[in-house]
Amino acid sequence: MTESLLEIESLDVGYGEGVVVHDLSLNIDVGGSLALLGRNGAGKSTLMLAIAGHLAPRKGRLRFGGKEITTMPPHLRSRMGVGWVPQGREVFAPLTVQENLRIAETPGAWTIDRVYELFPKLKERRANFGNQLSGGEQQMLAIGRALVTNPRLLLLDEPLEGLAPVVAQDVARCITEITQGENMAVILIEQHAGFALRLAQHAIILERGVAVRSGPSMTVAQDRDALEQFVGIRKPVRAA
Ligand SMILES: Nc1ncnc2c1ncn2[C@@H]1O[C@H](COP(=O)(O)OP(=O)(O)OP(=O)(O)O)[C@@H](O)[C@H]1O
Repeated sequence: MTESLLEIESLDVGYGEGVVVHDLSLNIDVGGSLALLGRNGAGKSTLMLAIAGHLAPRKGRLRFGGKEITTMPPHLRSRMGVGWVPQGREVFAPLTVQENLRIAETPGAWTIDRVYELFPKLKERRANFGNQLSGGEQQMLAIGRALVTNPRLLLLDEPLEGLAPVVAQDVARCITEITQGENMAVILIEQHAGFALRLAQHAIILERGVAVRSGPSMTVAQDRDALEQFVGIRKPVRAA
């Protein structure tokens, strides 16, 4: 039997007086996965910020692990198991790789050593400071830092953005590895829609903050009209 992990009900969220995401509802099961697709400015990061607790909803409710978290601050959500890898990575520049990981570490299956096994480059760079890393290494560190909190839900905001193709492939392979066989749910925002749809079981397409399509990734991947109209993809997309 599946068990709900995150339930979002009729969420409105935005900045100041402006509402960006409108009346959005979604459900993710324990260990489930969801791709958030849509053009630039569609509201994907805004939705993720609301899930992580950095934006307060104007309307609607969020529940996590059966508990109401609608007004819960980010650090408490993190403690409950919401791990967030923000767009732009935000690694701590004055700290070394090892220190970045150590301050986030909480007991669980994901340890610093396990992160080093996943990303051997990070082990090589463990004494380097955050600002002495390449874009790919920063992304690995941002993912590793979220993993060592042992989240029940991992939020990934455009993890492949700005990476050279060969590095992006490497990070994509690691993300796939992380999500397989773990009891960790994932929400992925990604411009590489093919990768997102192959990785996630379900997908939502946002257009101006409204969910215009949602369903199993296979179904969304076959909806070529919607992908062209709302995501800007003309080529066929292969899912699963
Ligand atoms: N801090 C902010 N203050 C005011 N408006 C914002 C802020 N951040 C984003 N917005 C606006 O909210 C809308 C949605 O932005 P959001 O970043 O959620 O889109 P997105 O789908 O994640 O796109 P992208 O791929 O470009 O990040 C945009 O119109 C954007 O200009």
